[in-house]
Amino acid sequence: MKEQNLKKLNDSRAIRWGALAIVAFTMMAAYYVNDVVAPLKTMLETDLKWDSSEFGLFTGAYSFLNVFFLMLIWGGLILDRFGIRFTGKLATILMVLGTGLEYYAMTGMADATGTIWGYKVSVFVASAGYSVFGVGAEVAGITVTKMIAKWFRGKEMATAMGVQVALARVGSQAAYAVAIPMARAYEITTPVLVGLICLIGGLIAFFAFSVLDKKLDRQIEAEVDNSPEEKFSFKDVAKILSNPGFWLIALLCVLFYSCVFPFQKFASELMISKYGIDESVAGFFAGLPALGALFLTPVFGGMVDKRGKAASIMMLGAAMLIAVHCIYALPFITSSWIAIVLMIVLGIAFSLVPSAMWPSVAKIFPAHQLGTAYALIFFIQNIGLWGIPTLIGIVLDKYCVVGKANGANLYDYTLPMCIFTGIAVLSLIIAFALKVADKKFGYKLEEANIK
Ligand SMILES: C[C@H](NC(=O)[C@@H](N)CCCCN)C(=O)O
Repeated sequence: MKEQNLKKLNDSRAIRWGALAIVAFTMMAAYYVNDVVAPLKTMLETDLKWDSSEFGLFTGAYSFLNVFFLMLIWGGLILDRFGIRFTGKLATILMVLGTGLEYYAMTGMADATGTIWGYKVSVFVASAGYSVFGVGAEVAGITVTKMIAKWFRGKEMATAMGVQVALARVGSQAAYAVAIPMARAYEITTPVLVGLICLIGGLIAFFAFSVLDKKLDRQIEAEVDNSPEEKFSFKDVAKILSNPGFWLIALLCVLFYSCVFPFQKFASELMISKYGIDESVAGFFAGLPALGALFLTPVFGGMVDKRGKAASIMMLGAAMLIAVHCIYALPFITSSWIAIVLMIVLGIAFSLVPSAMWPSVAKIFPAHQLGTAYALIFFIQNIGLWGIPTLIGIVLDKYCVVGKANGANLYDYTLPMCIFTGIAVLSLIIAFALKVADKKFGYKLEEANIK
């Protein structure tokens, strides 16, 4: 009784938002490292002799361990068993080690001649490092969601989640904007080294947050992580998997994000080769969706809160995605202005769908199944984040080489863009099915959150 009357750390607005700022910095560094190699695709081909299939292998490696070794599922279990502080530190250490290995492979092994399972040593080891980083980044993502639930419960929880994702997008946009100019000015691997330094800063930040979190735990005495509400349990897994809403959201998530994140990884090269955009700003334009999402996700989130229509908004976002990828696929449209406008439209779609999708998960599942549901959805999403870049890399090498310039292949992106268009069409069909299911099963996705 007396404990509940005491003011806790998270009762102070400044302290809880300060705690969020600390972990948001770690996630910003994670999103930077996640995206920073992508704009360097053409330079990797000329300087390190990585072909498109190897670039696809590296890009997909982010999700390899998460998908084939079920790392997100184990991460969810560790999070529930050992709590936010342990899991967050472990995840951040994995990110640092993985990025360190990636950096070492791209610098120290760049000239190695051998192969491992048919891949250049440098590609294989860099991919292994990126895969370890991917485990850390995804587990850190679910850990931070749980951190927000703990620190902001009964307070500005949805806003805090939106702000954290928005700040993470700053990391992505920075990566796309600085990678090529920095690599040109220094070394091709300098942008990765900067990411490694930021991640070490993120690790220190997470240790600092842990001090606050421990203090909060002492104040609330009962360890929040032990509350049944947030537990990852196999019984819940069965219940979640038997809910049609889960499959529709998970499918929409994997299809939609497969058309955005993997597309962005190849977008810098598309901007340069098809639309003649200058190399120094191509990355900036490829990162525009992240920049747009930074501002628009909280705006659309507010709209969904006040007016509802989440299922319709997801359909709209998927339809916009079809238009964008379809126009990118048209070989006769080569205007740089159209390419940039399409990136802006993609940014709007990239803000619409997540701001409607993630709160919808909270409507479909009761609070005690939410952590499990998010981990499972991230797991299924990672299948796309692994498979699509791998596929696009192989397709580029096999079917799309149209010439050579300055030691790098020139690619015709028509076929890859048709593949992205096809996936976007599937995402619209699933979004429509979700709207039908919403009516049938009464998920209330079209209703406002704030009445
Ligand atoms: C919140 C959501 N995060 C994810 O979907 C992560 N599983 C993957 C992040 C990959 C970042 N390039 C998001 O960022 O919208």
